[in-house]
Amino acid sequence: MRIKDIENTNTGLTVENVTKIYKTKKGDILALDNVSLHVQSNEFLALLGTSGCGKSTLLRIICGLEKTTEGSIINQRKVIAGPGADRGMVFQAYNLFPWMTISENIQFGLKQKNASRKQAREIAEHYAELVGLKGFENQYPNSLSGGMRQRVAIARALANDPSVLLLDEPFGALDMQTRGVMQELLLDIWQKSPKTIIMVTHDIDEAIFLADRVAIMSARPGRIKEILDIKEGISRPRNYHIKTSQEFIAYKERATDIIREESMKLLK
Ligand SMILES: Nc1ncnc2c1ncn2[C@@H]1O[C@H](COP(=O)(O)OP(=O)(O)OP(=O)(O)O)[C@@H](O)[C@H]1O
Repeated sequence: MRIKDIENTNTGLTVENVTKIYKTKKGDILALDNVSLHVQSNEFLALLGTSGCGKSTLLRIICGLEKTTEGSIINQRKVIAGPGADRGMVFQAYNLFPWMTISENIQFGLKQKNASRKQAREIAEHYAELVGLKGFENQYPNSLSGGMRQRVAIARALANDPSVLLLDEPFGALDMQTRGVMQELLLDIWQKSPKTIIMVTHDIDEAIFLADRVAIMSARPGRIKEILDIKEGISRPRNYHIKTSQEFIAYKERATDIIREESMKLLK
């Protein structure tokens, strides 16, 4: 499909023939090789792949933090040219401002959008409550646990009301139990406040548990190797019990096989 057709006919987000070459002193690195992908409005897509396959590069390109060498990103019928309020990103490192309170952190993007003080405070209160941090608004990040900090980062991204939420290993620094709780919280937030979500993770269980579809990338140079349609086999709402269901295990086997096959290529 041509970009013009996508702009005219599709909502959601389209990655159109994206290639990324990093120019380094040691030569060119082909990070992404002609990646195409369409994510529907309010769909939850997880990106899995071996280390270095280009997952973060793709996410950063979608966010507008990185330019494509070839190809385009189209969000809601507009070709993106750089970062924008239509896309919010959450990184593994919380990236909170330590000198600002939780409420001020959540309000950060809103002030840049010229929201009034009152509006910004009310929006921050709403999102603090949504992520379970009501009552913590006046505390500072260093008084919070890792899970709580990441909830602030999610609230800050959501407060701008982006159509697309980009999550780069958001729970990667958390312990297993906190991670499980955060996964359920994220599903709850997404159900209450639907958004297109694209989430990079190394965790196969996390990807299958959360996503409608899981896109698995090949070893570098990154291409889309296979897309697993999880919502076909696992209905919503989901709770952690599904992680031991036969359907879940079948998806996990398939994803593990593909990733193992790709990881073996790195050894050759
Ligand atoms: N700024 C950069 N300059 C040069 N090379 C880069 C740059 N960023 C990434 N790369 C290279 O591009 C390739 C893809 O990197 P990327 O971080 O996107 O992979 P990834 O799948 O997110 O990896 P991981 O799972 O380990 O985080 C890697 O070979 C990496 O070394």
